[in-house]
Amino acid sequence: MNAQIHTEGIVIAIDGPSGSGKSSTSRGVATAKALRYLDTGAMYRALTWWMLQRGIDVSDPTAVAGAATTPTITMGTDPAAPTVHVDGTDVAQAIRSQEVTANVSAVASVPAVRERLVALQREMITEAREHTSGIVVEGRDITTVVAPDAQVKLFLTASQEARAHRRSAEVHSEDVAGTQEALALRDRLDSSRALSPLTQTAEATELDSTGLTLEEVIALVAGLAEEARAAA
Ligand SMILES: Nc1ncnc2c1ncn2[C@@H]1O[C@H](COP(=O)(O)OP(=O)(O)O)[C@@H](O)[C@H]1O
Ligand SMILES: Nc1ccn([C@H]2C[C@H](O)[C@@H](COP(=O)(O)OP(=O)(O)O)O2)c(=O)n1
Repeated sequence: MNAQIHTEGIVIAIDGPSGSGKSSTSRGVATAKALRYLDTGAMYRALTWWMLQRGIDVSDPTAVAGAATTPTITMGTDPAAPTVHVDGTDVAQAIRSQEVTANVSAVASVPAVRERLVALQREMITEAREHTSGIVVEGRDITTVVAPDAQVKLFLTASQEARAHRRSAEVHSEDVAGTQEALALRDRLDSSRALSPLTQTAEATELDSTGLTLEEVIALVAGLAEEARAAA
């Protein structure tokens, strides 16, 4: 009888501020290395979208906590076509609205929300570890809280100017200064909340993408993934 050889999938954790390139880098690496892809920010956005739809006052932590576990959130982890559904509704477009973007940090600061979504994220990571070649997970607390045992841990950065230019180009806005201000505000909120704030630690490798193309960043991270796989 042949003994079954089981290789555990690798986990690549990427944190960083808004517009640093987490989503595009993660998708690119996952595609290049045949890994799954999880955008945890999309999960916080999905819950925020649902609360806004329901008329829940998202500035009231008690109201947010009371509704945190109600809707079903389902994430598709194919990097070629990631999906996000709330109670069966495809919200991929809706969660990118300005209204959701402006309110997501408040929702993400509520402990009951984080407790629920972190548990869901860990379940998905375990599933990918056990049944696939691995997963790239990106967000704000992945290297520190969600998957501190990941084989590759990165803190992706870029200058405020570069991030504002990238985001403005993405949404076809000419108001780069306004975009930069909005990014800075969200970064401040995400970095100063009490629970699991965006934090750069010594355990995560810093990768400054300011002067690099997306392709260069993807190649660097794919190289780290290759090394981690070889060492596994
Ligand atoms: N190294 C890079 N150079 C230039 N543009 C980039 C780079 N990385 C990402 N981008 C672009 O910047 C925008 C924001 O990137 P995104 O991956 O959404 O960042 P984040 O997930 O960190 O908010 C996207 O339009 C993306 O294509
Ligand atoms: N792991 C995570 C991921 C996102 N969040 C919160 C904080 C972020 O401002 C929002 C939205 O995240 P998202 O990654 O979509 O943000 P950007 O792509 O940078 O605009 O969610 C979080 O608190 N923890």
